[in-house]
Amino acid sequence: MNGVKGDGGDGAGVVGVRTVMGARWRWRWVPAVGALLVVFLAVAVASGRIAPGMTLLGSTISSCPCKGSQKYTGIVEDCCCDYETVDSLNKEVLHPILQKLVTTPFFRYFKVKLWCDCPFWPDDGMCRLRDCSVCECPEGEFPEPFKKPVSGLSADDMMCQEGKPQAAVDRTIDTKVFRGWRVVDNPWTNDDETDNEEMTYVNLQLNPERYTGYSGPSARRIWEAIYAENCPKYPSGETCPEKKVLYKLISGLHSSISVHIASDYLVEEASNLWGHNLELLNDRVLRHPERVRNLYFTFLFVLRAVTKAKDYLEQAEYSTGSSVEDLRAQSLVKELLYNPKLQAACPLPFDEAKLWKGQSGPELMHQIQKQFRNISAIMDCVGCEKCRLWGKLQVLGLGTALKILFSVDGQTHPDHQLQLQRNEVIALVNLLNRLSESVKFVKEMGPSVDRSLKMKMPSLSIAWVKGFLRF
Ligand SMILES: Cc1cc2nc3c(=O)[nH]c(=O)nc-3n(C[C@H](O)[C@H](O)[C@H](O)COP(=O)(O)OP(=O)(O)OC[C@H]3O[C@@H](n4cnc5c(N)ncnc54)[C@H](O)[C@@H]3O)c2cc1C
Repeated sequence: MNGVKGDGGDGAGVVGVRTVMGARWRWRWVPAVGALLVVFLAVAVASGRIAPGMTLLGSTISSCPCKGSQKYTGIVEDCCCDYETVDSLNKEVLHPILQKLVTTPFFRYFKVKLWCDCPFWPDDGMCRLRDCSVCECPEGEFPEPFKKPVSGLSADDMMCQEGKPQAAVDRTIDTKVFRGWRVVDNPWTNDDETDNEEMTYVNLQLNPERYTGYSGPSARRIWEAIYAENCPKYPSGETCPEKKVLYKLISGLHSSISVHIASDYLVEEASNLWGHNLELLNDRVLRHPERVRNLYFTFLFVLRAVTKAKDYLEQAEYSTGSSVEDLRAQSLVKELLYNPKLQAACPLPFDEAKLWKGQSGPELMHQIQKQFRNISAIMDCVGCEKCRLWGKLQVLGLGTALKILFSVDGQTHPDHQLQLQRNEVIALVNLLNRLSESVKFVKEMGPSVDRSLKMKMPSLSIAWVKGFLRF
């Protein structure tokens, strides 16, 4: 996730600043560039272009690790591993494996109904995809890749996206053969996964979760509906862990979405320059320690679900018609599930056996299941196609984790065999990868944001860095 990106939306043209500056050019001009940078900084500070305390900072310039700035220590609340262990396991084991796993054909194609079928407020102006009535984007607003003909998609379909081009889903897909997995009901989610003509396969690698420009009343309404009606924040002092779980999972997911917006942000629309927005990272996540804690909680919760479903995931068929790639997917899954470092350092990331013990357990489970199904249904109201794609995937991933941890229990229901759908497995692993990316980004960027705030030092925005490179 590091580096400044200047691509057209498909992630294929990632160009680091270092690549932009050719090696010979760089060495020959180093002294001159250094001197210019100093002058430029002085002028910019003096002219107020960089305000003291501004926290937006180019990642390529940022952060030496800052000793003593680790704010998060000790056991992650309600989990069984500490922050330091999570960070090091994530960096050394989980993140590298997951990054490879999600590029395999099995894990990169997600089946989804992208139509905006909002059951709650069908009058929402953002949500009129089905009849393609919102086709008002001016021609010039679309980047080149969206204008290219894409097989199986009419020009009308391509133009029929709400709002900004970066919010549109690229539907390009190679022809792949999928072996049918079972369609089984998930009591935690609302989606009907049965194949029909409304279902599309989306290549997730072509549609990274990133800034889309989706905001304002529509986005606010979704988050409000989720929090206010379906998982109200528990009062402080709440001791019932079950009541906390749902709120913390949603809040952790919300943090992760915000982290991805901040890490892959459209810094300059005119030139399609993408980079980090650390000011946004700080405002939405870092300066709310509870949101960071909830991110770690959600990560460990989902990790526990993946490791609990170990037998199932090991035996599953990762079949897409490409035997080499399918074997690679299977071996990466095993690498993840049986990693000795993970097993030694964090054998039980979250202990689900402690929950639902009281008399009201079954009733509470029923109530929370209903709330989560509602959240799953609300995803159909998200008024930006790409946000809806990732919202649906990640809520399905959370629903799958809940199903693994709470709906099937080898001890209390020995005859309940775990059954997962292919799409659930894809969602679960991609969610874990998203959370792993967020934890890594927060860990890596936190110290430099902290330092910049503490020292009230002027810092550089990526847009500013680009301006300098052009200078
Ligand atoms: C399902 C979904 C997916 C989205 N995906 C994308 C995307 O891929 N790209 C994109 O650019 N935009 C996406 N958005 C929009 C994005 O999440 C924000 O809503 C938008 O950027 C506006 O942000 P905001 O500053 O108004 O705060 P929001 O993030 O909208 O937050 C609204 C309120 O929720 C509370 N809140 C915020 N974070 C947390 C947290 N972690 N825990 C608890 N409470 C919190 C705060 O009170 C805040 O004011 C998505 C929205 C939804 C609903």
